[in-house]
Amino acid sequence: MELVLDRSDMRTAAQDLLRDAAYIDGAWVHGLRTIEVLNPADGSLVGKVPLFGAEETRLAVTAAHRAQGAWAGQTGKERGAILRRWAELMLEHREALAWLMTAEQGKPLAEASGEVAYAASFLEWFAEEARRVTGALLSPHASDRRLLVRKSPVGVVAAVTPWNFPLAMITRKAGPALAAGCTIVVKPSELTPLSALALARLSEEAGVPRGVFNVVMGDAPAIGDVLTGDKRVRKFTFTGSTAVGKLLAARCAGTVKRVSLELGGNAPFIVFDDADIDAAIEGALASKFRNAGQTCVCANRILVQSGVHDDFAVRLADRVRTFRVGPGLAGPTDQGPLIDSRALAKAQAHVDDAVSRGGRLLAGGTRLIEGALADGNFFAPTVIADVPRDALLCREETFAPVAGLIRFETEDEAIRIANDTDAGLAAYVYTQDLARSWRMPEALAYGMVGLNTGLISTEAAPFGGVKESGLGREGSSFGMDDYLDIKLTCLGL
Ligand SMILES: NC(=O)c1ccc[n+]([C@@H]2O[C@H](COP(=O)([O-])OP(=O)(O)OC[C@H]3O[C@@H](n4cnc5c(N)ncnc54)[C@H](O)[C@@H]3O)[C@@H](O)[C@H]2O)c1
Ligand SMILES: O=C[C@H](O)CS(=O)(=O)O
Repeated sequence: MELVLDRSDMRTAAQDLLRDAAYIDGAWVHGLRTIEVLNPADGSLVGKVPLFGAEETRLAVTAAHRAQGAWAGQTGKERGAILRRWAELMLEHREALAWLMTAEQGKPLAEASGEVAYAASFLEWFAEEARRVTGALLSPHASDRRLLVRKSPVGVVAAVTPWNFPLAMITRKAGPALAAGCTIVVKPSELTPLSALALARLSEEAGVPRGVFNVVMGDAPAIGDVLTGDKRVRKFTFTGSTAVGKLLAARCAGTVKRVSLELGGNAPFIVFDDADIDAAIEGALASKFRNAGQTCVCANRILVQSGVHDDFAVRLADRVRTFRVGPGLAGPTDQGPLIDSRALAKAQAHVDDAVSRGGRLLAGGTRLIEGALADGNFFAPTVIADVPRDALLCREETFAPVAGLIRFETEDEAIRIANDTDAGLAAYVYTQDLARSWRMPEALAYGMVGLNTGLISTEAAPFGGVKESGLGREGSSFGMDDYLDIKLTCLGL
C-alpha cells in the first residue's frame, strides 16, 4: 500500500512504519474487513487497518494474560531497559512518526514532532520508575508479628485511547503499565490507528516480548465490551470523552476492575488586571490553539477582568489573524484541520450561538474553504469578545480554535464562573499579585492549575482531573499507583 505523502524521502521513512494489520501476541494480524484511515486535511487515503471485533480482542487478552507472569518475573531493571530502548527508537524515528501522525490526525508537523518526543518521554520516565517500585516493613501491632507490604502489578491492562494525541495517550498508559510488570491491550481511535501500529512496530525492535503490548481496533463497542467485561483484564484505563468514559467505567463494575479515566475538560483561562498581558496573550495562544484547539486542557473559556478585557481581545484577535492555516504535510503551518465534519459543525454552532447571544466576533468565525483548504476540515482561528456566561461555549467543551472571552469584575466572580462546570481538569490564572497567586489555585476545583503559563503537561507531573474530568493520575511517580496492587504479609513469629 503506497502512503501518499508529499516528500518522497519522508514517504519512504514513514512507509517503513506503516502497518495495515493489528498487533496481537507479537504477530501482525490482517482482517478480511478493513477501515480506511483518511487525512483530515484533504480526505485522501492514508492507510487501511482491520475492522476487528470481540473475537480478535479476546485473542489479544489471552495473549496478554499468557505473557503477564513472565513479564512481571523480569526485574524492574530489565523491564526498564526495554522501555528505555523503545523511547530511543521513537526518537530515532521521530520524523517518520511525526509524518504519519500529521497524515492521519492533521496537526502541524512541528506539533506532531513535539508529540513524538512527549510520548517518548513517558517511556523514558517509567523506565526509571520500573526500578523504584518499593514496599515497606511496618511497625508491628504485636511483638510476635511482622508486617510486610509489597507492591505487585495489577495484571492485564486494557486501554482505550483518543485520536487527538495518537501516540502520547498510549505511552502515558503503556509506560507505567509495563514498568509495573503489567501487560496491555490497546484500542486506539479508529481515526488514528496508524501511529499506534507504528509504536507496536518499534516495540518489537525494542525487545518487548510477544503478548506484552497488543493493539487491536475496529468495532469499538464490540471491542469495548470484551475489554470491560473479560475478568482476565484487571485494570481498565480510558482517555476520551466524558460520556464514553462513564459508559465504559460502569461496565467495569461487573468484574470489579481498577479503573482510571482521563476525560473531557472545560478549562477557564483567567486574566486579571494586574497580569503581564504580553505573557497572558502568549499563554492564551499556546493553550487555546494547540492542535487546533483539540486538546483536553485547552483554554475553553477565557475570563478577562474588565480593566484589560478590550485591549486583550483586540491583541489576541490581531495575533490569530496571522496564523498560517493549512495541511501539515504541505509546508510550515500554525494550525491544521479539525478531525472531521462533526467537529466543524460543533465549532460553527458554538460561534453562532455566542454571537447570537451578544458576543462580538473579532476574528475568524467560519470554515475555511479557499484553495488547498477546500477538501479539508479547516476552521478559521476565532476570537469572540464579551461572550455571555450562558453561551454554549461556556457550558460545553468546544474542541476547536474558538476563543470566547468572558468579562468579569472581581476575583470572587471569576472563581464562581470558573468553577461553574462539572468538568475539573485544567485551569489557568495570570496574575502578578503574590497573595492572589496562592488564593486562586486553592479556590479552583481542578486537577491542574497553570499559574502564568498556558502549558502544563509534562511526564514529570501528575496529569488528571477531578469531578467529571476523571479518576487517577498519569505521569510522574504518582502515575505508577494505578498499575500496582498493595499486598500485606502479616508474619506470625
Ligand atoms: N483528560 C485527558 O487526558 C484527555 C486527553 C485526550 C482527550 N480527552 C478527551 O477525549 C475527547 C476527544 O477524544 P475522542 O473524540 O476520541 O473521544 P471518544 O470518547 O469519542 O473516543 C475515545 C476512544 O473511545 C472509543 N470509543 C468510543 N465509543 C466507544 C464504545 N462505545 N466502546 C468502546 N470504545 C469506544 C473510541 O473509539 C476512541 O478510541 C475530548 O472530550 C477530550 O477532552 C481527554
Ligand atoms: O488532550 C489531552 C492531552 O492530555 C493533551 S496534553 O498534550 O497532555 O496536554
